[in-house]
Amino acid sequence: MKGAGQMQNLERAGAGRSVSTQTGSMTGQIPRLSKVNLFTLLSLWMELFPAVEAQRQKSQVKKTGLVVVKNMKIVGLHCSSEDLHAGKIALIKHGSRLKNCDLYFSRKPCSACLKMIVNAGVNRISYWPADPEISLLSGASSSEDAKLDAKAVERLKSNSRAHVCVLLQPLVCFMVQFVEETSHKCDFIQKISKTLPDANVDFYSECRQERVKEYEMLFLISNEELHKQILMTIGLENLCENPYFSNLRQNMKDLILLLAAVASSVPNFKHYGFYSGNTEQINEIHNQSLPQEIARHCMVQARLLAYRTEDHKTGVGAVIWAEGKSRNCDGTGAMYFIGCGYNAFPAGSEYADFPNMDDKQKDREIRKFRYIIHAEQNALTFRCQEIKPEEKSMIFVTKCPCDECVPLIKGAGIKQIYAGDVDVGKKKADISYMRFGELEGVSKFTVSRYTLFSNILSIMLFGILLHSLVIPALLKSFNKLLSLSLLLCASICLMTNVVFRISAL
Ligand SMILES: Nc1ccn([C@H]2C[C@H](O)[C@@H](COP(=O)(O)OP(=O)(O)OP(=O)(O)O)O2)c(=O)n1
Repeated sequence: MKGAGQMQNLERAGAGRSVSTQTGSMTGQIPRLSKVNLFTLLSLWMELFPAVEAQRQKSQVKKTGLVVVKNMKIVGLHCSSEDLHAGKIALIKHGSRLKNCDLYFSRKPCSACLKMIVNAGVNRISYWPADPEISLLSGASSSEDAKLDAKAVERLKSNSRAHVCVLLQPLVCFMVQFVEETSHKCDFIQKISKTLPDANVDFYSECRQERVKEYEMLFLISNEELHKQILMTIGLENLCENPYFSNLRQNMKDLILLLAAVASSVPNFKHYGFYSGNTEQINEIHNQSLPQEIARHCMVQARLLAYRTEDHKTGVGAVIWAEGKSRNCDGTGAMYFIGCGYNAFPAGSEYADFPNMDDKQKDREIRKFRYIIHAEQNALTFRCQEIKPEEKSMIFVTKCPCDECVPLIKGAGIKQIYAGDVDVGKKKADISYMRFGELEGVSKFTVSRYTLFSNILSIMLFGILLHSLVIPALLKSFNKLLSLSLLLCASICLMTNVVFRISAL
């Protein structure tokens, strides 16, 4: 996430309103995402966690994302499963540790979940003000139940200590433009654009447009009257009058635009994905690497976190997940959240405690590099779970891990790194990225093109060779039955390999 180009635009557009340009090398403050909006966006994004189980028939219960926050730090990222709502999962996973936590839901939770989380002593429950978990938009026969549930939720809300509310905040000036511009320029898009033969193809903008449509359908009720009716039913009549109603919809639309921009910066584009560059390891790692959709999902979480950076120029986000030995109750399957962070000055420091200058500043003493805690360092420091050596743990970082962080990641026992690699091998004045390339014992996955066709071609050539040379020879020397069974085995192996490689995409 680079701010320089964007800052020029901001200054042009906003006549330097929120921008201070103190020196030639410091481009000024970049717009920052509030914590509340970050948690809200992550809850929406968790609703979109790739399905790990077959979806049953269309249900009245909508999939819901949830972010659990303790002392303003994320301690859980969840989404509902086929059997359990998000609130119930929070209860199973956190139990009495939910006391004094803030919970951010992508839909207003149902009464069954609310009564339990209120009982656990949570501090605040924030939800996205659209269709609730028990959908009010589905068929007439079930809508009576949904309305009854909404009433029960209101009764629980008015009699509980926890504050059940909508915590959306308007984005700061130029935040959406900033996110769009920096997403367009981010490592992953740059990497793909460089390898495309047609430099004019703006696949990022096309992808963003599609995502905007998709997310508006999911998270916004297009018919304003219907939206008002739902707000009335879920106890938000205060938001139904203008200008509050139009402001609310504008805030919701802005957050959806932001989410679409960030999601498109880690695109599902043709044969590109997170692959290991080491060809010798491909087969071994292939079995262990995450499905592409899940890897992309976690990287988008890291990209969202990067917009909380305190670095005036470069935002970096990191998130650590692990894969348990067996599936758990979460909609995330065997995956569970360990920790997350972004680059910032030491916790508790005040504005202007530390320098913000980069390596273009001649005086080395007043540069930022000795003071900033890197995204990976914050994710490791404030993790809420231990990293178990027997489990597969993985870190997703929006930028290449620097030489300071590579040994930390390895030492912490993290098994896989998914990262941007635009800076690999670079040695800058105060920070260098030399060790990532040489790192051994940790699998590295960066965006590259999957060469499916050459792989299939080589398997086919092998198959043809087997059929034309080996099998006739065998036919001569052994009995026919044995040869035919060998032929069958070879064909099955060939087919399985092809199917496996296609499904890995
Ligand atoms: N894996 C990484 C890599 C970097 N950072 C942080 C530390 C610094 O806050 C910032 C440094 O980024 P750059 O190396 O891009 O340096 P500059 O910000 O000076 O940018 P430039 O590339 O123009 O030199 O990013 C991080 O948190 N995690």
